[in-house]
Amino acid sequence: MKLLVKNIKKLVQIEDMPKTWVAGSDMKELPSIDDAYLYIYDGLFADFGPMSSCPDHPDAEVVDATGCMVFPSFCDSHTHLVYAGSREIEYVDKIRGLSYEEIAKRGGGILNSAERLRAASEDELFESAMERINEIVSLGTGAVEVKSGYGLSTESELKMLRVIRRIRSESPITVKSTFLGAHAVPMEYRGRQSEYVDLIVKEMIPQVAAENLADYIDVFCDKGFFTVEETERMLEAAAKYGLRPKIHANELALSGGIQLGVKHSALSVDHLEFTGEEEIASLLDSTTMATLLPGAAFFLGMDYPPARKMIDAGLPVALASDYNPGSSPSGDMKFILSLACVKMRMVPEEAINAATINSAYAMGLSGTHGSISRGKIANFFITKPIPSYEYMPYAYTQKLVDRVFLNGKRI
Ligand SMILES: N=CN[C@@H](CCC(=O)O)C(=O)O
Ligand SMILES: [Zn+2]
Repeated sequence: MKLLVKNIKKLVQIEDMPKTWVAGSDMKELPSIDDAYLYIYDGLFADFGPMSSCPDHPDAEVVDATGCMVFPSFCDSHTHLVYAGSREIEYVDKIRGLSYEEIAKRGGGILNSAERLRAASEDELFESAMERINEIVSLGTGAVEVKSGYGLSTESELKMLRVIRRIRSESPITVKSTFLGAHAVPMEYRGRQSEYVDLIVKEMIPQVAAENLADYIDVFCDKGFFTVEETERMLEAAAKYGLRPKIHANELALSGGIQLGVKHSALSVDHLEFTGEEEIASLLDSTTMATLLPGAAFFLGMDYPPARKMIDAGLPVALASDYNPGSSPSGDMKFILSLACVKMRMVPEEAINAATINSAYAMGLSGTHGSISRGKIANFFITKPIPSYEYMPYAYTQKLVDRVFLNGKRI
């Protein structure tokens, strides 16, 4: 299959030399070509350059992109998009003044979703998750990480992970799977948290690994959820099966989760609303990506992570949607760009780098996704006619992602 996209107003986020990520002041650079072509062969980016040197490809299907820009697909490295039901009543409780932790304490929050998920069949979960997958694909996402974490029993966690595996095999989007049995302590283990950690260590992790159901392990390491010591136990158990951590850290407090993630070479630490100098220092010189989820801070009405401080200190940061029913019921990465710019004072180039190349790293895909680079998977989108790439975060409710391609094929 050969495809030639011609007359591209701007080809955004090109990469000639492979990069692992973009950090610090380099995040302000967004390599692009004006008036460009892009050639795709066999589902991969094969070539690109200015229209003035566009080669003849007589047997290729030609797509005209006059007035439009081409972006690599967004990489959404943190979602919980397999779930049953919705939680709009808690949303109203929050508006009335209850905090996320108060709602969790009285059995709402994650436990509310766990109750509904346990009652849903694998097929029902698959159908509703596929609707969300199709929605995010239409919004420009070409790779997504999906977590378990609403099962909270061996049976239901495995059920979620099998749904994720089915999404991976039936959808053209690239999918990474993360085991998050330690998302909350289920009702039946209330007051017996260490026994629940035992269950994860002795039963869940070995079974997840035996069925090869996850790429990564996650733990909600934060005040009111799992302690640093408990998290460490689970990460050590998972390491024996080759499961690298990607953990929820420092959303609710300076919990020590960031330092623990770095200590265990986590691929990413995510949320980071509570990040101070010590946390930033521990991330510098690490291989752990700081992943920010401004959709959650927006929806919960909480403080945003200090993105400016992190980037100015020289860190790379990634952005993800955190798509879930409780703290971020949206997988719209373009809106995440807008939140990053308006609420965290990231400039558009930084936000686009964070949602493409850096988020590809945060899900172990920097060799294949996150930029327009020869040999990478041809996941990209063509925008509607727009004046500049800055217009993407600026026009924050306009649907600007127009034509979507995954593996070089129009969706
Ligand atoms: N903070 C922990 N987990 C999710 C929220 C899950 C939920 O509320 O259902 C998050 O990343 O925001
Ligand atoms: Zn999350």
